[in-house]
Amino acid sequence: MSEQDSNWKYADDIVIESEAIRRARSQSLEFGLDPVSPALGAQLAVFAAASRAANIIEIGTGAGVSGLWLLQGSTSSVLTTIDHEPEHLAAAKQAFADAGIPSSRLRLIGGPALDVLTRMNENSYDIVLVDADPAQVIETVEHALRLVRPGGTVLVPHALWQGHVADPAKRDDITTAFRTLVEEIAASSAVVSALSPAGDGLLQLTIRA
Ligand SMILES: C[S@@+](CC[C@H](N)C(=O)[O-])C[C@H]1O[C@@H](n2cnc3c(N)ncnc32)[C@H](O)[C@@H]1O
Repeated sequence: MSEQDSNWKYADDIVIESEAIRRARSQSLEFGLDPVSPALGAQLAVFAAASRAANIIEIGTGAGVSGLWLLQGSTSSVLTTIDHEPEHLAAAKQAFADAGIPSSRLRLIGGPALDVLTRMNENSYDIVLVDADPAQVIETVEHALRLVRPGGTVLVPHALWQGHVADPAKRDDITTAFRTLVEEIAASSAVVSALSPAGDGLLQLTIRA
């Protein structure tokens, strides 16, 4: 194992996930989803805690792993979460109930992200997590930039897309979309941004207030 791989394994291994998150993670894997890694989940919780996030929107609920980490980070936050698969939303709903999250802290919305997002209020969210259809990542981040408040943060897991983004020989549509996004954000003066190699990559951008 390379030094980098052993660092990432260690960073994942030291995270202690709650029983509810562990159950949601195994349900995600049964669905064939790719939930945020433990280290990346812990990082989401830090973002939520550090910003004292009150309103969070998550695009791509899955079985609830990332949502649980965000809710754990900021215990006064309300999570709006969107997914087009009723089975995933039902599993996440169960995971939130298992974790004892009151329904007043949750808004679960079913439907295609790009349709649902057009109905959401702009400048309203402290954190927007983009983790739905990778083929639509650019359009989804455009919506996220509209929804997040000045000073708020947009987070994009899987931004290195299985290591393909860093490999110039990989030019498939999804890799190209992530690469374009990462490079445009790095060059933008409207945001403060960073690309962390945590998990499968976490693109972080805060809108200048
Ligand atoms: C990678 S999984 C999300 C994992 C989750 N964020 C976590 O870490 O636990 C992606 C999710 O996005 C949903 N999804 C994919 N395309 C979508 C779309 N166009 N609209 C809404 N949801 C979508 C899938 O059903 C799936 O549950």
